[in-house]
Amino acid sequence: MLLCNAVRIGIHKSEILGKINLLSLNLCRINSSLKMSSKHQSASSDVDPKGAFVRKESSFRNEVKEGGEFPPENGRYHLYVSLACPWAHRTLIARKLKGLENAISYTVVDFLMLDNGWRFNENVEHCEKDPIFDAQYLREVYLKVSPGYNGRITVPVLFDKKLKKIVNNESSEIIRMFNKNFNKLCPDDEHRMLDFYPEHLQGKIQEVNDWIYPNINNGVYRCGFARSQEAYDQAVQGLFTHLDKVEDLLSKQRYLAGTQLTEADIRLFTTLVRFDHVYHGHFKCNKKRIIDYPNMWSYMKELYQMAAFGSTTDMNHITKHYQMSHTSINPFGIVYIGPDINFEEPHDRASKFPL
Ligand SMILES: N[C@@H](CCC(=O)N[C@@H](CS)C(=O)NCC(=O)O)C(=O)O
Repeated sequence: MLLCNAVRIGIHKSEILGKINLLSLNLCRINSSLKMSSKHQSASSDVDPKGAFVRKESSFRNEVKEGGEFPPENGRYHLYVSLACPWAHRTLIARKLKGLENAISYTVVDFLMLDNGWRFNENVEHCEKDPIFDAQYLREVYLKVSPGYNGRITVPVLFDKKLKKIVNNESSEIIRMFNKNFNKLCPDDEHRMLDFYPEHLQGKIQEVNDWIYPNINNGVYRCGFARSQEAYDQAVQGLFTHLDKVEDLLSKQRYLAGTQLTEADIRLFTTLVRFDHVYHGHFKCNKKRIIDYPNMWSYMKELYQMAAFGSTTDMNHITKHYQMSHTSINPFGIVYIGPDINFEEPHDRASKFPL
């Protein structure tokens, strides 16, 4: 009937059939991407009734400390990380800043994270087989040490090779442990003395962490994973209000807590360095880029140019992970070209705020 009418009004039959085919192909794609997205969403997060992304709490919260179940020992602990993940990135920065490269080993998982979660894949640059269980997926490591575990399978993981247990999978706690609890394993006094959570700045650090985490670190995810306009609007407004606040702070002082580099800077850096390449487009955080904020941009370059920050940043893993793994956001997995941004350009922080 439809075809007859179309022929009567002069549309060719093959043209109609072509359009029907295209329509059904697109319906298939939408359907499969919805299926994938619901799987992905259930693995990584929760969405509240208003469509807002809610990050679940990390499950393993033990501490490496003298006299405890997990005492600091050379070569005993291992990190499972993704170079793409901003939370895992924090731990690699802290490990390097404290000179713990020989004391704590690590394995990088594949940047591509699909239905079965993080995967070991020695064919991807910087990635290796799982050295402990020869597992195929990180999920197997979690289940080996905690049979029946049904929480999130996330990186970073701090693993005890001696007891074959997961010590901790919360980055904010792992970096605090690396800061102080491994001091006896630091290569020299210079590294031992470095303190990124010094007592006299703890109040200040906590104060900035308390608004940077929900609005910026997790804020970009709240924008990208929002399932309603209202949830997105709320997240994106909070994000840019607080980026403005960081810009203002950094126009008056060199680092977030004042004149000294602290864990607050490590925590913010891993979000900032991903922003213009990924969050700006992929997570719809596109009101401004970091390079549009003169102080934040210069601050980011200063940090990037420190070996612990720059050498642990892998833009290839970062861009490919987000754009190829989040099938709900980017169903065809096309990795976009990205901006031409040079983190190695000179910065003005030392001349503006001499120490
Ligand atoms: N609060 C945790 C968050 C860790 C986290 O969410 N990691 C992400 C990667 S960026 C992950 O592994 N997601 C996998 C999933 O949820 O399935 C931390 O700071 O360590």
